[in-house]
Amino acid sequence: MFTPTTHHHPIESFSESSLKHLHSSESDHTNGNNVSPAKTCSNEKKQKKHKILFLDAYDSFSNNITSLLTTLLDDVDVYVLSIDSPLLDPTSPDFGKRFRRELAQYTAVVCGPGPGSPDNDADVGLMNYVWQLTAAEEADGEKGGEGGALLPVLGICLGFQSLVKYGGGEVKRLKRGLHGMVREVLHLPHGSGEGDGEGNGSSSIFRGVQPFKATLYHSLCGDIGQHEVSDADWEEGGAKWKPIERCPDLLPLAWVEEKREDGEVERILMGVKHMKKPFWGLQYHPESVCTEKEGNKVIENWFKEALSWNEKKKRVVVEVAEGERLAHQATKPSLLSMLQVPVGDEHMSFSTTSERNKMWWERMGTRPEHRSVTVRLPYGVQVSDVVEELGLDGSDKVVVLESANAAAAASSRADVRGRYSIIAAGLEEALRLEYHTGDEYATFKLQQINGLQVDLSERVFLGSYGGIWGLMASFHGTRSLGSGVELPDLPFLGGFIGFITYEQGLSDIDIRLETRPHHRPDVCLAWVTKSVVIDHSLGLAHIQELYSSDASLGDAAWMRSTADRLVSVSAHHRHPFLNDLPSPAKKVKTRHPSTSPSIQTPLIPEYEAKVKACQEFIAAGDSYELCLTDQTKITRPLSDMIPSTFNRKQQQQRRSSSPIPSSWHLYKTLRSRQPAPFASYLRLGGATLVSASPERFLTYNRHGRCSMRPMKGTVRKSEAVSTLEQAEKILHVPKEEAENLMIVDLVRHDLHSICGAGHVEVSDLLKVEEYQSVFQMITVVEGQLPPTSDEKRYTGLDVLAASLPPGSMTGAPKKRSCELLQQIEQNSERSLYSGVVGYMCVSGRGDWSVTIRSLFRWDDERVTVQGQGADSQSEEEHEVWHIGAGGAVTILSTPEGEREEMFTKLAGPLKVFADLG
Ligand SMILES: C=C(O[C@@H]1C=C(C(=O)O)C=C[C@H]1O)C(=O)O
Ligand SMILES: NC(=O)CC[C@H](N)C(=O)O
Repeated sequence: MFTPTTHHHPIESFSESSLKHLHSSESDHTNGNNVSPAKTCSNEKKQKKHKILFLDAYDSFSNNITSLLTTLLDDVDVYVLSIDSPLLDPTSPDFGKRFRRELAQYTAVVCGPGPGSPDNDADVGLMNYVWQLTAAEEADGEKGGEGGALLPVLGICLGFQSLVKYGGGEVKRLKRGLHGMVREVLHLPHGSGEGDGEGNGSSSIFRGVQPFKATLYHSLCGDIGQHEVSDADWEEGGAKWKPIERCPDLLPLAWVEEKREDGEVERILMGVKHMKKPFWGLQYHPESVCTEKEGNKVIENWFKEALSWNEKKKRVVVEVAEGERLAHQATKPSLLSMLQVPVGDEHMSFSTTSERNKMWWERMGTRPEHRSVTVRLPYGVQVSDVVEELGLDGSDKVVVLESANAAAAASSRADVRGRYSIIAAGLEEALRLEYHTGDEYATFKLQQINGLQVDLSERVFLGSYGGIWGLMASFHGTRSLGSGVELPDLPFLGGFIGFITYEQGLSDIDIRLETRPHHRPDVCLAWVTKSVVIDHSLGLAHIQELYSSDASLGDAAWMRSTADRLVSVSAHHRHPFLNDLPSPAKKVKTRHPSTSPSIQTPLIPEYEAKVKACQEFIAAGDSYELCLTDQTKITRPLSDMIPSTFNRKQQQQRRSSSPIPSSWHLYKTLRSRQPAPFASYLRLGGATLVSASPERFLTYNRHGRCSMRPMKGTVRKSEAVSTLEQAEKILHVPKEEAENLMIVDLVRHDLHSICGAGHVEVSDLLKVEEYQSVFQMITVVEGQLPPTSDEKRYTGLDVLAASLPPGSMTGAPKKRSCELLQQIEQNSERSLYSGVVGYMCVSGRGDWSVTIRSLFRWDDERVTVQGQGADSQSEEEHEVWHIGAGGAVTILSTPEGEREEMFTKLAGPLKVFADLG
């Protein structure tokens, strides 16, 4: 039936050789983006730049500060050293000397924000040694000038509190934390009375600055006796300030007046200056997206003060070769630049390289070519119809990434209204990359070749790749379609599709995992060479294939036969909204009680106690926001276990005779109940995922433009809240906006770590969107990958590797929050939930969603259930489904509110079992 020349046949196009090499890659690095180009600097110029050392206390906003310093100040490079850098061990005998030698290389130091308290030495690490520097010590040789080892320092938030403590002040808890709150910072514009420690009055770093609004992220605050001053004296600020005995050297510069519920005003210190040393501190976050630009003047003034202090003290900053510096650049090197093997030589690292394995390796074709057939789908045909027509609904290897809200666009005001859906086909013959977090090797697997069962598997040791991400980058690198190639404008042409678990994300941020009782993959990606991309707006299906021209692989027979099937596929359900509701036949089937699912939801008192535990950590300064989650377990008789050797007819018979709805049925029900832009159905690597995710994690295009879309702030639809306007009223309140803002600043930090200073911007802040059962607040953060040489280039994988686990599922600061959540959630694995699902196309594009509003199970997780009644002697194996749900806990949360939010999110996926029995 495949006759491209007949006019009646609805084939739109057939393209086999549309990939022209353009011999120009220049245009690829710019995409009309309006971010400033990377600062380029020759080595010679680099020598002359000022260098600032940033001491990183594991905050999730650090890179935003380094970006601000780099872009705001003239000719500045920022280097980063963590507060507990193993390169500078305070217990080693030559620590003091080594530390001073390192510091001598910088114009100034910034001590950053972070979790914890200055009362805990481990939380501030090296900061303590910075404050203790003296003019009596030598810096490095004689270079320190009159200032000895001293150098200008700015403390921010935790760094500020650490300075207050050093100066004799106390660090206390605020009446209530102010995370993500935006407040007006008050100060004396002319800053009289501020000295440089030797009576030479220098002007305040707040000089010439109008009062401005700034974001706060703290639970703790500095007390230098400011509450002991009368209001009248305080209003006159520094002029009337008389230091209290225990902190004689600290001068207040700025403050926030916080009116509390008890009517009292808390005078919260926002800026201090040390009178004897060139040290300043700011409690607010100058780098937050919501801190007003006026606040930048404070940073500029600080740097001017720093330079003039150095000049006055004749301090000479020591120049060293790059390799001698202990601190590193703020931007991470690209995954490809870290490889110790040539890109694409993975088979060299196979644990056993037999000729046979070499052959299948080569068969996986580097330098693929792309061809496609486009057909018009008959009216009303849905993604599910296509999946079923292709017989994928019963397969144990299938991936469907569906824009399930495309059809429901009319009823939804969600702005991500997916246009495309992607169906991966032929996964039995696709190479699969699997990695269990913590292993030293990854495994490539191949089940079939030309329909023959081969079950090949080959381990690749990761040492020379710098880890799993390096291997992925290398593999992808040789299989990508070069940047100078003209490609069809589709989201996916072929490439990696799969999932990454939350636990892999934890290990990416150096969190150790408890020993786990299984060996399931945490990274599971299929190399998809056959796929169908459905364009919902045009009603087209693009049937496409990646092939190796040199491997003489087939003759496009699969594309042709698939095209034939799709042009005649019939829609099972004409009306998009009624589509895929469970068929009545399924519903009326009577079932033995033991076949009903058994459901175990989180216990209310326990969940509420966990919310309180989160809030206690937040009040102590250990976290600003914690995304608490819990899991519901559903056990039911085995559903999907249909032998893959069955033909399509046998499979269908088996399925229709089984009283247990298959996972595909669960998916169809969920996607019709909750049409979501990032719905997905996956069976891969022993996992089955049924997802109705509304949240995009990360997408990137061929030109390195990246976009993340954190979602925070949820309100359930009800009679009282049914319109967008009503939802906006509820969500545009400080609590919800703060929740979102914290994750926005965190996501900016993650993006900055790859895109670099000045290449990240927020394009849509705090926007409310409508979904089927909830309203959600989202923000769009965008970044541009740096241009580099081809073999060291950055790709979307760099951003993905640097940003997991998704910040919206962790809270901030990410690392400490995840550690606390491990404790609070009692080390229970989140697994697929809180991870990501998506693809990395050979074109360089990618799109990943956060795995939420979903259910998943593992093939190897079974429980034995005792039969009931007459069957009580019998034992039956049941499968176990998991549904994760939760929400962000802040200091303003209530245990009841959080519990309700968790149950609201759980309700949709859970009701699928109730609907289907
Ligand atoms: C934790 C979940 O959702 C996350 C938490 C949200 C919130 O706190 O408002 C919103 C979207 C997700 O990032 C979940 O769906 O289980
Ligand atoms: N952002 C920060 O540095 C916070 C500092 C400290 N952990 C607090 O909560 O007060």
